[in-house]
Amino acid sequence: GLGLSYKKDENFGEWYSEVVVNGEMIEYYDISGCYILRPWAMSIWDIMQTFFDAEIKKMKIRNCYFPLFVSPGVLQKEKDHIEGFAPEVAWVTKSGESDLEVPIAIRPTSETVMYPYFSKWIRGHRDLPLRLNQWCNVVRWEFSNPTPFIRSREFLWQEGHTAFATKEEADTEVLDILELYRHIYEEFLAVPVIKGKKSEHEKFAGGLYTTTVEAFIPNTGRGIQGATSHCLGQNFAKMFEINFENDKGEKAMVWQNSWAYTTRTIGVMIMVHGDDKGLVLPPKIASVQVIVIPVPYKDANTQGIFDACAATVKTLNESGIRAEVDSRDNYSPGWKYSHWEMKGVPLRIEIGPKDFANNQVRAVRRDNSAKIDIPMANLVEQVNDLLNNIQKSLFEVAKQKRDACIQVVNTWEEFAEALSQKKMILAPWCDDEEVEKDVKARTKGEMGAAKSLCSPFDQPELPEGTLCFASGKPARKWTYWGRSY
Ligand SMILES: O=C1CCCN[C@@H]1CCCn1cnc2ccccc2c1=O
Repeated sequence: GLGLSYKKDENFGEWYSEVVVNGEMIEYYDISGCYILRPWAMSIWDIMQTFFDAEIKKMKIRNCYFPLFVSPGVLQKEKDHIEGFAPEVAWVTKSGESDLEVPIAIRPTSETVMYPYFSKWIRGHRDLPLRLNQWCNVVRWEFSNPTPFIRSREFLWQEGHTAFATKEEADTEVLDILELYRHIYEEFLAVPVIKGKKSEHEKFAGGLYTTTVEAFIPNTGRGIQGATSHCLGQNFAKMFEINFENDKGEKAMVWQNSWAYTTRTIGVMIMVHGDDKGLVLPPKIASVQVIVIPVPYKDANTQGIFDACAATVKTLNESGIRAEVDSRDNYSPGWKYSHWEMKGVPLRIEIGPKDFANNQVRAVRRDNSAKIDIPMANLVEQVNDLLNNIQKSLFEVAKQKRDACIQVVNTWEEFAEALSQKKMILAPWCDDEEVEKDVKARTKGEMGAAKSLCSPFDQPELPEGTLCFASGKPARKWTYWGRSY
């Protein structure tokens, strides 16, 4: 029957697997680590894409599309960045019955696909900045536990790849894009994130520095990288000879960035807001924001009720609210309530004989089950207010829950205790890579080791003489630590 078999706070992993299926977002596929994205999930991706695509177009970033396939030569070109990733690269070795002369890689990311052509296209400073983006899929044949949206062998993303004449321009764009990622998480998905910089150990090895928006899943006590915006420096320019003649006539290498967010965003939203009745969708990303359900009673004015539902949907749609009516006569109102709660529709409107007689509707919020009677005359205004309130409330509740999981520590003992309590830990750190590796080694266990998540741009006061929680050396920066996905 309807309803979930697992509770979020008791069996989080099973709850999540069930809620993505019962909410009709995901269908499991017969190849491990691959999932079918059903329309209920794809519509969320579309809404985010519409926002992000419009924003990067304002920045004069152009969409393009490069091939899925990578020739082995260029992939090996960047040894130190590829070395750690090589096991994840999927290869085409045959066509039909015959073996390919040379195996061809499937893109796990597109630096090595794009940059030989960046080298060809960029000659003089007038060819800069070159700013391209592509919406595509990538394949990474991961072996750690696959999780719908969070970790899959194929996922959708956008990847931006830009080249500038100066480092200053690159540095500026890195943060402009990171702000768009914060906007996606906090304003659309109602998920609080922390903007910061990855450590030398955790950054993209092929780049100069990595900035990130870090989310946190209270139920598992794990941090999760929400999206990344890297400054690549001139590393790839050196490797792929992406030079230009600058305005002084000298030969110079370009400064590059690359940045991405992925369908992982949807999984984070589900994990943060979902409950034991199913998905809870923030209105901004809900393809159906209001579901209208007729509640006929015997033959008391059934046609009138159905007409009122149709009129309600029409009025809401005309005001830009995404509303639908569920008028199927083969399901009861009660069944429909559970069904649309499972799918996380933010607001339900019921119209029964009494509502109809009083020329009002009964609205029910998905996030807190509050019931509000709305006169038909105030419909649009009050529904808009409710949707805005639901959006804001989902963020506030999630932020309060996330903040309750943050623990500031100064000593190793406090760190270990907070880790055992599934906290996200803010600690003063000496910023020494060896110390970070040591923290990983000292926290190894079946729950996974702790790692640095980011050093927040918003640094708290670091009093003179503060010592590193792990090494006792002089602390250089406050850093978030925790177990992570
Ligand atoms: O994050 C981004 C943003 C978008 C463009 N790419 C960068 C860096 C990707 C890092 N990465 C991640 N997994 C990989 C897996 C196999 C081969 C190479 C890689 C690899 O380079």
